[in-house]
Amino acid sequence: MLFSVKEYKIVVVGLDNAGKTKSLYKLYLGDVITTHPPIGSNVEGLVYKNIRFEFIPGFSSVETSSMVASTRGSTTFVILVFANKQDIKDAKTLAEITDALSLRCIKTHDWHIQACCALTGYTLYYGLWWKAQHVTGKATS
Ligand SMILES: Nc1nc2c(ncn2[C@@H]2O[C@H](COP(=O)(O)OP(=O)(O)OP(=O)(O)O)[C@@H](O)[C@H]2O)c(=O)[nH]1
Ligand SMILES: [Mg+2]
Repeated sequence: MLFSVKEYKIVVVGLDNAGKTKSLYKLYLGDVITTHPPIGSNVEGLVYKNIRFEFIPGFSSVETSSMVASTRGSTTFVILVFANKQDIKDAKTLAEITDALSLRCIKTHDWHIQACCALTGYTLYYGLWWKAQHVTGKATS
């Protein structure tokens, strides 16, 4: 039986050393691998809950700006914040990061903040689950 697969782009932005590459490889390959040098266009995407996510790493402000610009024609745009490295003592809490990014001020787009640890990985999928629900606008179970 064939299922139609919807496609969405994800622009990945984050501070240096935040764990962007580790997270993407973990999601893409399902396992932790060495992360240097940074990944590029070789990561094509993954299918999760019948939705294909195409990852667009945004490793510099210039690249990120152009990539964000390329998503502006999209009909759906949601914001998912991964609060990574929660395994580390003294990592900023969800509340602290929510405040620091002024997430509660975002009224125009759905947003979600997900605590995660890219080394173990499974919490990354909670974030994707949220994204899958919100880009399709309905529960995907
Ligand atoms: N303890 C811990 N370490 C992590 C976690 N995620 C990533 N790291 C480590 O943090 C370091 C940076 O991870 P990267 O994935 O390379 O970070 P990045 O955001 O891609 O970094 P740049 O590409 O240099 O901006 C690596 O040594 C990872 O192993 C995490 O959840 N917990
Ligand atoms: Mg990287």
